[in-house]
Amino acid sequence: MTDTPHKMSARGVNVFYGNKQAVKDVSIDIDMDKVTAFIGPSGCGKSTFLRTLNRMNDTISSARVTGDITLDGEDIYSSAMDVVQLRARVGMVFQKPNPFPKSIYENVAYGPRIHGLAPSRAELDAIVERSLRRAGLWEEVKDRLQDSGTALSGGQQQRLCIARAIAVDPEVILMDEPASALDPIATAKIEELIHELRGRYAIAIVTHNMQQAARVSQRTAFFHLGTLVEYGDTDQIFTTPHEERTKDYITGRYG
Ligand SMILES: Nc1ncnc2c1ncn2[C@@H]1O[C@H](COP(=O)(O)OP(=O)(O)OP(=O)(O)O)[C@@H](O)[C@H]1O
Repeated sequence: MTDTPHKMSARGVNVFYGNKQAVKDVSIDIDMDKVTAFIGPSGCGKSTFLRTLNRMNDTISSARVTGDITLDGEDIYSSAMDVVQLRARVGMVFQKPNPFPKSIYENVAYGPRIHGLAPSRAELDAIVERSLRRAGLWEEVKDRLQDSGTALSGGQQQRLCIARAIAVDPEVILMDEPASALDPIATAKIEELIHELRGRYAIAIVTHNMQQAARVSQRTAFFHLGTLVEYGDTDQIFTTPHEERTKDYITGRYG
């Protein structure tokens, strides 16, 4: 491990839905310039844990989070934390592409406008173009920015959602199975994009697909029954896992 401070750190995090505990005592660090993959069988708490990192669980009334999570050393659950700002700094892309029913341009421009990032129309145009370029979508949409975002293909919609997250200048991007609703070609594009985005952001991705975790991530966290069983360099997790349960999962013994 290096001395570089972690972008995000979770310590002893528990999540409950009512009386049921979905995440148990999870501690993990999320670093810049790295993709961290969360893998594990269905229902093991990957998505629930991912959502603690930008307080998305606040929107679920039965959900309760305990433990500590910091962003640049700052407690994200403190009452002083502005949740709207937090979700701009820690953006999120969901399994099902969910563009607003507005134009392609507006999908990307909305966030920078409400966060006051673009004082002039020219600056807003520049943010929209830059975000769409970074999301690998500009060439496909530059002549139809006023078309509806929902008229794009599924893969294009997902890249539009990534452009929307990028537009507000996040530091961390959370992705919850971002390619699982897409065909193999659209999936390959998203994986390439994750690879390109890695240099600018800390990225955490939930995936069901172990080959995808191996392809896109540098760190892998294996969850089972709400606990973090093992966390380490992706190569190590996939070649020489320390824990029997990790080995059983990656060799397909259960899942
Ligand atoms: N909104 C909710 N209310 C109540 N229980 C929930 C809610 N969301 C998830 N759970 C429960 O919490 C546990 C963990 O679910 P979670 O979706 O985090 O797992 P996961 O590993 O992401 O699963 P999958 O890979 O199937 O998406 C499961 O038992 C699930 O039923």
